[in-house]
Amino acid sequence: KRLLAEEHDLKATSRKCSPAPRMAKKGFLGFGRLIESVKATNEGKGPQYVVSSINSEMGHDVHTVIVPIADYELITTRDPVNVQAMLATNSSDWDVGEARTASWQPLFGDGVFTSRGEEWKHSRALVRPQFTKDQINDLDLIERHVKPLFDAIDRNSLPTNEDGWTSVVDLQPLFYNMTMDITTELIYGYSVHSQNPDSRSVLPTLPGLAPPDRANIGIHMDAGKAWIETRGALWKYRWLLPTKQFNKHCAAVHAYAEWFVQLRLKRGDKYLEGIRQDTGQGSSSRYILLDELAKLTQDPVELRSQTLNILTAGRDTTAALIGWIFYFLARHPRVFNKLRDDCLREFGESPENIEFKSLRDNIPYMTSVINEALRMAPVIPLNERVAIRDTVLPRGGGLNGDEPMFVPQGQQVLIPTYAMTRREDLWGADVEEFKPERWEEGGGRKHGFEFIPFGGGVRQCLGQQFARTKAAYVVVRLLQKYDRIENAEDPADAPLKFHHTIENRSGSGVQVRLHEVQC
Ligand code: HEM
Repeated sequence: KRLLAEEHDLKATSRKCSPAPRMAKKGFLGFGRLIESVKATNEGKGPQYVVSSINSEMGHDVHTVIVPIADYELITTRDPVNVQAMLATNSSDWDVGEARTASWQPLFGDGVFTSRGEEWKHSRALVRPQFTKDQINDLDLIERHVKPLFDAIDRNSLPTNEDGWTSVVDLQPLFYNMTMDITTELIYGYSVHSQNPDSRSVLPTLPGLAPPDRANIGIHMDAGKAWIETRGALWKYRWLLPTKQFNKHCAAVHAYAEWFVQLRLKRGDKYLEGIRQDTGQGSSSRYILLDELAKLTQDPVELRSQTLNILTAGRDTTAALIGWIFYFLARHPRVFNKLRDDCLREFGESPENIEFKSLRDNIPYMTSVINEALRMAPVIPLNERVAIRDTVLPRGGGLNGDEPMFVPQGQQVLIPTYAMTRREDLWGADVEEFKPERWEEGGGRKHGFEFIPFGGGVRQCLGQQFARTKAAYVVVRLLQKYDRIENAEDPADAPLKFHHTIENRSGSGVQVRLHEVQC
């Protein structure tokens, strides 16, 4: 160990690098920080823990630190210059870590989200063209699942009072069901209809394959993801976790996707026509991701893995985002009213006038609200990279943290995106306030690597536009139906709580009362 440290010192000196500040080791055998961080995550304060521990132990001006844990070290950086180097300008020296890919692969297979190196390049090249097609932003598809959302709100709250108010309803699980329904339809052509199981169409039989378990796929995905999260956090000590239950969830998730893949391979170019006949929905020219990918590869394992990768990347992230938007709107009636006025001015009161282009371009305040929700509560609050060869980060070394620092091959670097969006020196004294106006011209908005809710550089999110369109569409539709919203969390001023299983949703749900427009 000492010889290795000396070798690194020599390499650092030859590259004119200085060491970054090192945090103190904590607790029994150095496990203190791991335990503190798991505890903070369980209490809904995981992202805040990173900020408070760096600020209190190292100072507000220190943005890159070495964190010793037991017998290994992590680097954590909330410096956008370093983040840009890892994700974009020097990305060839970096890749996602094996901890991430190996944790995810048993559940979702090798796909664009879970692979590294050449395998990732292959996946990205396969999947990327799909996201440049306009048809992916299919508003009719979203609308089909917004109507059951309205029904679910009615079902989950007591009947609307005479004065037009619903009783308290938690919108968050309803958004998760809706995005599950949208995403499974977009990817496979058949929605799981978790919001309205009675609408499930009868599926054809496939010899030797049990029908897909539409009722439980969400449960298996959630349970598998929770396990992955723990496994990733424990990485070096992952063998401590039992695997029996996890294997069961993996098998169920695979079986679900496998069924549709086999159906597509059997039906060939008649797949879309088959969906139309089975469900009475869509046309033989609509966009279904599995169908498009099957034109490029017929490998069933690849089709299963790539579609599952998109399902996990797309479903929960977007639900969490829509949840956060309503979480903040419920606490900021002024923002709610302004946004509602803008939406009604552009689209009136029915879905007919909503078009993709106007949704994207004509309501700048919607973009500001979405950005501000993502700043206050990044859906992916923590990212990471590993150095695949000896390399240098442009900043973090020296007394002021403005000198380059040496990073040896194999070193993992954490990128706490939440911590970057909470830097007062970058965002101003009102950094803790939800203030969409900061995204307007002259409002101090940021477009650099200090705000990367969808990642940045070579592995930037492929579904960003789809997620923004879906979120904006659902917001418009809810604002058309409801003209007031009230925060119903008890106590009303409870601090932000984050529930983190890969994506970050509100730990206290989105408890609101809604007031329906009275005719
Ligand atoms: C609010 C919603 C979303 C957020 C916040 C989000 C965030 C992210 C982030 C941070 C990354 C980069 C990960 C990294 O750097 O390692 C990413 C990658 C990715 N996202 Fe999203 N995402 C969202 C929605 C979606 C949707 C709807 C889809 C697809 C339907 C999608 C597909 C992908 C894919 C395929 C990648 C992997 C890109 C690669 O590794 O090459 N995302 N997303």
